[in-house]
Amino acid sequence: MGIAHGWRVQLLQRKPLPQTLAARCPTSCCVGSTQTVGWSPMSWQAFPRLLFQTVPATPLAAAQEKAEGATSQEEQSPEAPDSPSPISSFFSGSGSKQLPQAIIIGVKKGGTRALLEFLRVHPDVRAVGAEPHFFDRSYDKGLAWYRDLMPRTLDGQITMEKTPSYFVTREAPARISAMSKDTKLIVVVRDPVTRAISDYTQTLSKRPDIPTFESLTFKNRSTGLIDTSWSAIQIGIYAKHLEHWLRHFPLSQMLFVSGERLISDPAGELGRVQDFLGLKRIITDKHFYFNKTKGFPCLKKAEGSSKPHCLGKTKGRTHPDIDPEVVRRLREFYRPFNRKFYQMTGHDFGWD
Ligand SMILES: Nc1ncnc2c1ncn2[C@@H]1O[C@H](COP(=O)(O)OS(=O)(=O)O)[C@@H](OP(=O)(O)O)[C@H]1O
Repeated sequence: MGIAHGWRVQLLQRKPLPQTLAARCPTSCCVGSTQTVGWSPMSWQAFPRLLFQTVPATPLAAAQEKAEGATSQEEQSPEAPDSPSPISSFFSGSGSKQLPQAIIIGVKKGGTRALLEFLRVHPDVRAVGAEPHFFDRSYDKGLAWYRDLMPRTLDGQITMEKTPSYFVTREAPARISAMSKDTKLIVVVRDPVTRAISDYTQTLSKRPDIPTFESLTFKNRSTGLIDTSWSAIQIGIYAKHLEHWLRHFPLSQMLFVSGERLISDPAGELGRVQDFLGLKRIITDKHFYFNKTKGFPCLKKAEGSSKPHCLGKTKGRTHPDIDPEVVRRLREFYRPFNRKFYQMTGHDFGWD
């Protein structure tokens, strides 16, 4: 821990002065500038126990939730440090703690850690490392508690956090809007089928004895009925979750980042994110290299360091092979929801 503290002190002292924030980006920098046009392809009642339940709906779902520790929580890893220590806060001296002006609200396993770690390279971004889970689990602790988790910022710096479970938390949109209706929201989305397998892979790594992905996917395998109460499946119904956010925020205040492009073209996606946040485009392709061993883009220099940095071993896991017929059935299941999501956001993510 002593080393970590020393590192952070050095980091804070080396932080350059903030850049002047560019003017707020125009709507066109966000994916999809068109508002939702009336959509009612099916009643959501058609999906019993589909969303936002807090009680596991099936023994299998319960098994997974139990394995995940009630609700999923990102494993702590070197790239997810805790909020600044009292020592670093003492040395950081200047600046003050602000409520976040921008939040990465989802989606779980979408690539949220990669996005936050890449953004932290920007001198005008300060972010809390660990997931605060304020708007889903700790709301009763109050905004003063939440603000105290944040790092200190100087004028012109943006405070950020990421908690991917907010995207599927029914109360989160109203709560974030009550904090500030100007909050900018970033959602990293990924092919829902791959996302579900990634989610399952994480649970499997903690509980190797859980049932197979194939058996968890179906309520009844012979009829092919998908178990939409399984969180790994329901999180991927992005259109449904987005509906709730659009009741509280205009689409222009949301940015949808492609989890796939964050891997294939991290600088391109970071360009869009910097525009959206009104930041000067400082993070460019010069900041990244492709690490063949990791199989992912990594930072040439992490924040406050001169060394190359890849995300930890819990990011970029090898997924188990899934029965292609089950994958096909899942693709079929998600297709209408994906199409609706493309329509709502004005962007085709190319998952179908
Ligand atoms: N650069 C880089 N390095 C490593 N991993 C990367 C990167 N960019 C995106 N990803 C993908 O991020 C996936 C994990 O997503 P999250 O960070 O959102 O997961 S979590 O919800 O916070 O647990 C993770 O999912 P898995 O591959 O299933 O492990 C990765 O595919």
